[in-house]
Amino acid sequence: MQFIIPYDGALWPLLMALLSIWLMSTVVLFVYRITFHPLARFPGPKLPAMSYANEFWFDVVRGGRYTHEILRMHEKYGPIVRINPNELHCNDPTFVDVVYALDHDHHRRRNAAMSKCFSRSRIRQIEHLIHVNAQKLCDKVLARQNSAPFAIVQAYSCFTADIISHYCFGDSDCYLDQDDWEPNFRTLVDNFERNLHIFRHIPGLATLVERIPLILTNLFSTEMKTIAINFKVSIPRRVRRAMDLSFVSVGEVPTILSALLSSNLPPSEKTLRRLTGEAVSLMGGGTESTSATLVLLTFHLLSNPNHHKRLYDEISAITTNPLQLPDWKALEKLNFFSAVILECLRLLPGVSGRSPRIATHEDLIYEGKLFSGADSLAPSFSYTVPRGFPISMSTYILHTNETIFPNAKDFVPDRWLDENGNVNRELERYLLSFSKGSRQCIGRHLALCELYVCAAAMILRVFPFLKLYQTSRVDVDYDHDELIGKPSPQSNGVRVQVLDKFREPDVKS
Ligand code: HEM
Repeated sequence: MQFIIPYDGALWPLLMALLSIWLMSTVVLFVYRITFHPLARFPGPKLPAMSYANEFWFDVVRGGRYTHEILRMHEKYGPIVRINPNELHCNDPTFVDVVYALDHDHHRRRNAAMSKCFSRSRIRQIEHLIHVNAQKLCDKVLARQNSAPFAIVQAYSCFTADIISHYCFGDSDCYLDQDDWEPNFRTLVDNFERNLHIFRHIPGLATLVERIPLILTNLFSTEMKTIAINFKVSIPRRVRRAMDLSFVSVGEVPTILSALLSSNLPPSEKTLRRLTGEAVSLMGGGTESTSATLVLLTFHLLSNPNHHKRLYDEISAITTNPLQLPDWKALEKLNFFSAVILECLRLLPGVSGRSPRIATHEDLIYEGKLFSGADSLAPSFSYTVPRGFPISMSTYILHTNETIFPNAKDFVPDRWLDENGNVNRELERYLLSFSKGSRQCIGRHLALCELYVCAAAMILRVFPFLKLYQTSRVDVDYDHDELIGKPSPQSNGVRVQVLDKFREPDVKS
């Protein structure tokens, strides 16, 4: 069959014609987006309203910096702005509950089987796993007395990876049992996070990396290759083993994969591919955010002897033997301890970028003041957010709102305590670390249990031997988004040195 193109054989005119058509349609699309598009009347600069180029520039080229740009848009245009052709962003804390009450039926159904594995009571049943690993972590850090300084994130991510791998597959990665901190799952997560914005802006890329034969991954960067090898070989191999075994448990509790395989999920949700996807997101979600929160806690306690002393005394008061800590339930009753954990969760935006939600069945009415804050005379206005369009809020922006959290960039655990010294639960409404609603973090209870138990063990057993090494605020302060909020790319992380002498935490004036 002959395919006939009506042109005289010269390639240039054809290319020019195609280019003109593409240019014209792009111009028409841009004009539509700022005139008749359902979001056209929302405030915001014209460039992001017309195309995704702005977001691409700040996130992909400048490395996860669109959140800063969104904050600038809010300062200029008010509490609700259009940040790309199809998405709105809100910077009004009073709207949190409305946005995150939006439900996602599909997500809820998919998560039902999984959320059983992460209920508070299930986590209490596997709590011994967390205690054992916390003590192992302390032993391993203490064994490095007078050795070279190291980045403490390595230690914490071995701890979190060992727990989630054990609970997921039934056999731990055993990173805490090896001589050094590397290799560990963090290297993979780090690679993935650094490339996250590219994956988000080029949606087919993730599928391509997943589908392409392993041999061809040599064409990609080493980072992409590591990701591909893990997603295509290592994790599927462990999932297949779990599928071959009939039942694996941690004590009395089934592992996550055993629980999913024996649940009433349809067979389409139990394929090797689906379960590998779940395992990847559990390993990723279960490793990085919790260890980063522990790093932040380590930095702030080692650089604030007053806080360290207060916490040391509070935990010691309910502990007879630091090698056998009180359980999570008892630890979370400690008010100052809880305040420190909440303050760390506030300052380290778990998923720092925006978490969009879509109202599928109803329009949302937003009523706000033109300028946020206490100015009751500021002009008020109302917007109808049309159904079907994402509206998002960003953890970092909300958590640094000066009206809710005065001196927001500072580490002030006492802000979480009321005048009686009890935790102010009302303020927790504005904590978006685990997100909210049907898409909130599934591992929330596991994360909290790990934070309390590991921090208690480190505070009593290890921090009195630890000293920060060439570390300052730059190494912890939020700079840009990867998946979690990250400090400046120039940072070497929070590094510590283990001394050979136990120093009782002391109050410095
Ligand atoms: C301090 C620790 C943690 C923080 C701050 C955190 C925060 C978050 C946030 C904000 C989300 C996104 C929700 C959204 O889509 O809007 C998320 C999702 C998720 N998290 Fe966590 N997380 C933490 C620890 C954990 C742990 C220990 C696990 C253990 C398995 C975990 C597993 C997951 C998974 C699987 C998802 C994806 C849920 C889904 O959309 O299917 N996270 N997390």
